[in-house]
Amino acid sequence: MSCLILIGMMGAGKTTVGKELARRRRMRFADCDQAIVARTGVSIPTIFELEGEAGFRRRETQMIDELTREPDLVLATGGGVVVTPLNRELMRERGIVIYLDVPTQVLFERTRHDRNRPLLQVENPRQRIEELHRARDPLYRETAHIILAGGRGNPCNMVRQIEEALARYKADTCRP
Ligand SMILES: Nc1ncnc2c1ncn2[C@@H]1O[C@H](COP(=O)(O)OP(=O)(O)OP(=O)(O)O)[C@@H](O)[C@H]1O
Ligand SMILES: O=C(O)C1=C[C@@H](O)[C@@H](O)[C@H](O)C1
Ligand SMILES: [Mg+2]
Repeated sequence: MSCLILIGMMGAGKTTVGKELARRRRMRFADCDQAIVARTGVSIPTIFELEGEAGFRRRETQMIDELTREPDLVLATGGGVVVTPLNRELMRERGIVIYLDVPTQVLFERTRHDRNRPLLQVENPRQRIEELHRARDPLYRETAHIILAGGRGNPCNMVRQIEEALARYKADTCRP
């Protein structure tokens, strides 16, 4: 089957839920952020320091392109994947794109103690999350085939909701 691609803000649960989804469906799993770290041998904050956000975005596009060439993959993307138009096009072409739409307050609670997200290392991370969420939400929506309210329920619960949504999506798209 084609790739299942999870998109959404930092802290939406793409990595956590994606791993469990892949395990349940016996598919391969990849995380774009982790693949970039593995390839470069340095952390994401270091890539931002050395190459700026633009450098990171170029690596992200290259990695999305490579990873989605093979089917049977659950792909957890980075939170900013949709800001690059080519990524949006590639993802829609090569997989079923699922947007985990999580309220800002929940995103803030989940990310507040994690230093690994350079865009949130600012004086007011809550406000930054709100700004990014507002700017990106329309892009997540235009890219996604499936949109799920992902704020409630533990990761296993989210996986169940994704599986139900996939079944509905497939039934709808197969109808003559
Ligand atoms: N459904 C959930 N319920 C409760 N906690 C969750 C849920 N999903 C994720 N978390 C927790 O929230 C934090 C962030 O999750 P995760 O790293 O999976 O987000 P992400 O969408 O991959 O973020 P990023 O875009 O920065 O990679 C983790 O500590 C994870 O354990
Ligand atoms: O929201 C973003 O722009 C980012 C999210 C993370 O997953 C990483 O891809 C990186 O920190 C940038
Ligand atoms: Mg992640």
